[in-house]
Amino acid sequence: MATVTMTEIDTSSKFFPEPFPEGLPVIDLARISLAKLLDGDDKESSTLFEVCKDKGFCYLDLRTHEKGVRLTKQAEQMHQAAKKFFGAPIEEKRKFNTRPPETGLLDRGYRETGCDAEGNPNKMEMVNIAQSDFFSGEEPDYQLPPFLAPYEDLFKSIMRDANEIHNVILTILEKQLQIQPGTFTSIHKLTQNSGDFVRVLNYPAPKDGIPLKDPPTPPHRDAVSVALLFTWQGGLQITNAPNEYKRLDTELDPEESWFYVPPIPGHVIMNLGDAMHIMTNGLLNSGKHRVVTPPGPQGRYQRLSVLLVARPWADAKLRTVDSPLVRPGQYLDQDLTAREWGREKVLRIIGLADKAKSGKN
Ligand SMILES: O=C(O)CCC(=O)C(=O)O
Ligand SMILES: [Fe+2]
Repeated sequence: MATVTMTEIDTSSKFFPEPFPEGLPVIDLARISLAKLLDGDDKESSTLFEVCKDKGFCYLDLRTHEKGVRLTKQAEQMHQAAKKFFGAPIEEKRKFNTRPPETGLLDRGYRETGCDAEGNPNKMEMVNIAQSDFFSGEEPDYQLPPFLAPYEDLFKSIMRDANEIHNVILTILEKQLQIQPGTFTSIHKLTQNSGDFVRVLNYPAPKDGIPLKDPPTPPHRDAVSVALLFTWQGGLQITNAPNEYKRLDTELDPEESWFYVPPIPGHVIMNLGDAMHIMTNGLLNSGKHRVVTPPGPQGRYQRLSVLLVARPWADAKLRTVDSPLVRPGQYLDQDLTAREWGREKVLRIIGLADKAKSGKN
């Protein structure tokens, strides 16, 4: 295995404009080595399992394996690309439509969550590139809109490489849970229609320099199996408030229960999502998180992040796995496929559920 040095990871101000300020509440998350996981290191694998049962969040150290460094370099390229493509005129960005939640689960299209008086996004905007547009064979003629088309090869290669790492994690979770090999990996293939995506998020720096009162990404849990998050600015927070999944995601946790997860160069932030929580009947944790304006001087700069997620194949039933460590019983009241469950969750998140019920959708 080639030894990789830190010099290959760009720690310059191009990516990290200001250091993370001292003295803020920071969570001490485990740092797990991708190289060791790929080497089959038992201790590292069981630490990963512990983390997944506890906070559902950790750092994955990508520096010492070529697959990790390659993913980091691609994330850096995405960051640079994002600086350009978010600069496209708002009308052009808005033409990149999201899919109806029945099919898309926020895996494709542009969304913004707030604009200033001139109509420019001032809270958060995101671009979602759907994996199924390129790998599932379902939409062979699909074309990205002009402001994104130049980056198609990058989108495809980062999704391909991320899927490999998602499956490294899923394979370890299968072993740790003592379940049939393939239980998870057979429903997380690159070529399956699953709603996987790469999401690029842009949080413009507040013009008046004052941090936003409401978190630009409100508290939520991800409707995914595994998420990998690259970010170069602080702002992501997780809560240590009781993390009982069946409470509404949006239920308010006290301010003092939120802790920053600062970016660490050469590391990606890994978290599990709801699908893993459901399939293990609550054993694995889907960590609740939110994003606030980057703290201190970091808040003067636009914050970008690159999120790479794996979701179960849309037709897979979200049933409890047959593990000696998992209590029997079904988590969901109904026997839902990943598509049906995801649709319900997305409708709830974007607040359309009531409108849909009254026929106004
Ligand atoms: O922007 C970030 O750092 C996190 C975004 C996030 O949590 C999400 O899109 O689910
Ligand atoms: Fe999230």
